Amino acid sequence: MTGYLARLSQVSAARGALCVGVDPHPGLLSAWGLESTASGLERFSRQLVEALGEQVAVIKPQSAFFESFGSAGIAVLERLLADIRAAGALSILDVKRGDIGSTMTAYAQAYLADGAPLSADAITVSPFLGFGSLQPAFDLAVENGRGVYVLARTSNPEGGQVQLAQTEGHSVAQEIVDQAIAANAASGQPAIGLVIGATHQNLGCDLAAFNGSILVPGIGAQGGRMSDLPTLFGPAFGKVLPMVGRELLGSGPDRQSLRDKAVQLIGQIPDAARHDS
Ligand SMILES: O=C(O)c1cc(=O)[nH]c(=O)n1[C@@H]1O[C@H](COP(=O)(O)O)[C@@H](O)[C@H]1O
Repeated sequence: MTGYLARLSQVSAARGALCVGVDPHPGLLSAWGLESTASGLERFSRQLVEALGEQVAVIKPQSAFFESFGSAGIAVLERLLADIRAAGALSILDVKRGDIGSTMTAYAQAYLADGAPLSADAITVSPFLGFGSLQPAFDLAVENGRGVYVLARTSNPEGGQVQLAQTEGHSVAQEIVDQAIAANAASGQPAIGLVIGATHQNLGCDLAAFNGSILVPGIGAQGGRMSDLPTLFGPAFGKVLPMVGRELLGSGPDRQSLRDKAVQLIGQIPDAARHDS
């Protein structure tokens, strides 16, 4: 079984380490000339994969924008995840789940089990019910060669209220980083990644010893810049997977414009060819 980080490194080496964030809100659908309906969402998803599925390494659909259309929207999301896989890209399903016990196990089964309708290569999870409560997702991810990205230092300004709070002499964000390091060491497979925003002057946590993937939102529309990533992440820069949503999808729906923008963004990643594993 090839682990998530190895799969990510392989596709990133071939295509560039860029994750495309897919948040099809009504304004974006309208800008693409589509109705804010499940069939508009379906056409959007198809056009997106046709334009970028074989070009970029990772695509991250945000579940809420599909859930808003109920079962019809979930069906579109299922097809989108399958289409991303067929195009050779990896999917990160952005669900930011976090629960306890058998409920967390059920979430893990829903998104990380082989053959589940909504299974993705990786998901986002929230550790604020306690890092250990996420263990069922970590276990299933390791078992199935998938990944789990834990929110640690998010890009939004409100995040610091919790994530920079001090506990036993260090930040909550640092506590999450340290627990992720320990959990990856315990499983022997770096299936656990972290979400760390690019919008900060300094991160408030030390990532030097972290060996998983670091998903980095906040670039473009939220003010973060590709050129700042090496300084911001220091020795952990090689683990960074930059994520761009609005800044890229705003170039649609024209297929060539989307592809050109993706090439431009990949070119902006400092030393774009690299991606450690
Ligand atoms: O988990 C995420 O993807 C995420 C974490 C975070 O700290 N900040 C953040 O903006 N995101 C997501 O990134 C997407 C927005 O990306 P942009 O359109 O590039 O700003 C949304 O789906 C957010 O939920």
